[in-house]
Amino acid sequence: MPSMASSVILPDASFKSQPPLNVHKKYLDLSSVKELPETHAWTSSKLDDEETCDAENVPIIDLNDENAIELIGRACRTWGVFQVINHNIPKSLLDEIEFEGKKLFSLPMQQKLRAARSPDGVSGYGVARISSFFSKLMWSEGFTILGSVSEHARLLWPNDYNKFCDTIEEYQKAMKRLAGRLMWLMLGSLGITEDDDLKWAAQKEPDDQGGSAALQLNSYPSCPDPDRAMGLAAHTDSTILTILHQSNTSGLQVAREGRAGWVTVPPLAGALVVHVGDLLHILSNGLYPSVVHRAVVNRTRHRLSVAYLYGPPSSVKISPLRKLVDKYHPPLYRPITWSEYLGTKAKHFDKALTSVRLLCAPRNGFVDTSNDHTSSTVQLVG
Ligand SMILES: C=C1C[C@]23C[C@@]1(O)CC[C@H]2[C@@]12CCC[C@@](C)(C(=O)O1)[C@H]2[C@@H]3C(=O)O
Ligand SMILES: O=C(O)CCC(=O)C(=O)O
Ligand SMILES: [Fe+2]
Repeated sequence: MPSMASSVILPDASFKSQPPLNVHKKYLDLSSVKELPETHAWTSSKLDDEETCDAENVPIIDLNDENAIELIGRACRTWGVFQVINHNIPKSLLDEIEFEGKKLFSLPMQQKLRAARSPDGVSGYGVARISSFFSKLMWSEGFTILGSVSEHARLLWPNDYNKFCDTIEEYQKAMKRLAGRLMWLMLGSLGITEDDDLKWAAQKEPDDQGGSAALQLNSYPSCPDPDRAMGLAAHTDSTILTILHQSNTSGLQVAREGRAGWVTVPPLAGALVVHVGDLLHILSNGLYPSVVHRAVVNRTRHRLSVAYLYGPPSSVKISPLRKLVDKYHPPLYRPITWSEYLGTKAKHFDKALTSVRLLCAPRNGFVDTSNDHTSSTVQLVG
């Protein structure tokens, strides 16, 4: 039987300002479990619904390549994800954040729970927020940082939190710069320039980028039965873009737009993974799919990932960019702020994009929804 000695019952934390969907969740010390508990055993249909297929690789793009914009455009249209190299984030900073992440997750459970996410909060330690949509628990733990990190770090290490905070802050600053740069490359590949309708994003100074962001540290302990466990269930990110650093153990898998199967994104030393998020899908009027992805786990190796979830200032309305809309390409989504969208995601999860979708009616009464990852059908408009 699995050891349940260190499990603790705590209220679930959902997305901010949403009522908690599951009131109680088990916080199990996964690293001490010798056999997969039923609470974490996913049915095989959930895991193997499609065979994994690694025949094609997620594009790797050198940011110093003179064709970077075109390559990024192609990757965004066909995959919604790519890896970047020569991004100027020092390897030492990636190593440091990994070291600090491992230090955090290796703390005793009781200590981590001091910094548990509050029921209506975003920041802090906890199970995957999307857990409430699934009947089984995921084989992972997370730590979310929104804004200042010291409040929660102080709870973890009352006398010694400076090094952790300094590393997080340096990482946030470097990621903010890179996210702004990547966003403009991705928009540039759609023909959008700083003169177009994105005032909040106009890059005054590289360090003075208008967006906001959350940092998510994910830990996936080694698992006694990885084929029946799920690290992080399939989802899209509710962002403009996400920059993901994964440790040297594979686990990230992506679904390629319009194809069956999961493709593993191999960890490549020093490379960072970039996801198109739901808000970029909306801005691009459906041209760029937000990538559906998940994390699987490993029998012998612990895995860590660090996601920088980048979006607009929370109150800015996001809608399809004017330049991409005309009488043949009506806007597919209604305007929505990031905070409204997070609320929608918390309620509708994988149907969130569809729930924001406008059913514009061209003359024949049909709307092609094939760009929407949540639907591959043609809807008849009333
Ligand atoms: C800004 C955010 C995006 C996120 C929810 C959050 O408020 C903070 C954590 C983010 C994260 C990270 C893991 C996967 C995800 C789906 C989740 O449950 O929490 C994302 C959320 C998201 O992108 O919707
Ligand atoms: O761990 C991973 O590779 C995926 C993490 C992720 O999808 C997320 O934090 O949003
Ligand atoms: Fe994600």
